[in-house]
Amino acid sequence: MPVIEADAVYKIFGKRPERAVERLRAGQTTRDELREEGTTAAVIDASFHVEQGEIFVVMGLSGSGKSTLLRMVNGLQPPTAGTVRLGDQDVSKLEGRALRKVRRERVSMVFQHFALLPHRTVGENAAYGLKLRGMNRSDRTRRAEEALGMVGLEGWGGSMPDELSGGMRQRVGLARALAAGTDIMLMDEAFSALDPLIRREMQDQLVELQHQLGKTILFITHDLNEAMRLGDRIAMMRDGRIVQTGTAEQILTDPANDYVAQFVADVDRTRVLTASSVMEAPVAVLGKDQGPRAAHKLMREHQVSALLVLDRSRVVQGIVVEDDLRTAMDAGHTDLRAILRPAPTVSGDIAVADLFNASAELGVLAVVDDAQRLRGVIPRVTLLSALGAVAGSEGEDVVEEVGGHTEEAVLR
Ligand SMILES: Nc1ncnc2c1ncn2[C@@H]1O[C@H](COP(=O)(O)OP(=O)(O)OP(=O)(O)O)[C@@H](O)[C@H]1O
Repeated sequence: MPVIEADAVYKIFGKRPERAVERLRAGQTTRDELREEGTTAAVIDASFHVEQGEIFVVMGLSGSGKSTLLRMVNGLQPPTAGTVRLGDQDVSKLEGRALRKVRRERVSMVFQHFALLPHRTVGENAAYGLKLRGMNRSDRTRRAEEALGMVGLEGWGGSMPDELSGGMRQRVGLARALAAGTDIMLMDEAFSALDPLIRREMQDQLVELQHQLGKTILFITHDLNEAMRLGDRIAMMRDGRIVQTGTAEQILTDPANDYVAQFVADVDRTRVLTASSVMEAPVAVLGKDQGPRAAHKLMREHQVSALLVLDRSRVVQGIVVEDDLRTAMDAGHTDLRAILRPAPTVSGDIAVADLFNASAELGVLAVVDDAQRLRGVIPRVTLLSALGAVAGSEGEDVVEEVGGHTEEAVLR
């Protein structure tokens, strides 16, 4: 069951909101037309779900409806139509005490402006939510200290907020949310007020904390790079509607419409695309009993200068390069064992930008799983074009892949 689920949610501000929903559903009016009538359709027909342990980013320009969507998730505003669930609880139907209980116990918020109490210590600020819940002083102090430790503020509990830098204050906000111990964290432009370097640091830290603690995070931002860096999945909003939901890679490689395509045009793809997304399938196989001569023939046929060698389970054993093959043939070797070199292998989730050095001069990268089994290959020319360094492959020394001496050899 999703931890957060919004189903066909609408939020209309202004005159006759229910009627506006009906008209929007029937296609009888548009957001712009409603605005002329003095009615704001802040969120229109939005559906999404967030799974346990996921960072789900809602991304859109100012006014696209992100904050309104978030306020419906934490029950601050009821939807005009549609439902919002936290687990098995329909937040859109909760009121009063029941709603406050859900908000206190299941959801914590981190805002852009740190919302720290200036006359309370850092520790008291981090423990604030727990105090409201009636936890005794020693328990909440311990929980707050633990949370401060998690965000790198060990030992700062006795300081006052104004002794801290902006980045540190935002960490206190994060610690407060962590101390609350809720499984859901809602973060509204939480890092937008920070300097770029500190912002980046906080993003990295959030991802790491999320891996450690498995929180479910709904993160709102208008910054596409932030969305791409943080989001396991991203919902792109425009004019109140979610126009696309997907991973950063899906959004980059398969934008749902021109708006999204334009939006992502300037993104540094090499930071978002991973080895998995640019790898290719091997194209040829060398029989397991065949030796250097057959391998050489295969290389010439496919105009490549190296072959990967695999064992029976497709575990990469090494790489064979053309020059070594000649030597092996001259020496009368009958298999590839003697001339095997260590193969450059990478895992599929590495960003393309970080692959350049890994490819070295052997010309092909083997993309492998945790057990070093081959998943695909990235010829150097493919890598270069993914990095935007070359337009085509002509004249490139493309090195391909062969499996080898124990089982079979494979060419891309
Ligand atoms: N309480 C309200 N009453 C009337 N209109 C509202 C209210 N809250 C939001 N709106 C309008 O709803 C639309 C969406 O606003 P929302 O704040 O959700 O967008 P946003 O994407 O979060 O933008 P920003 O990043 O600027 O906060 C805007 O046109 C806004 O003016």
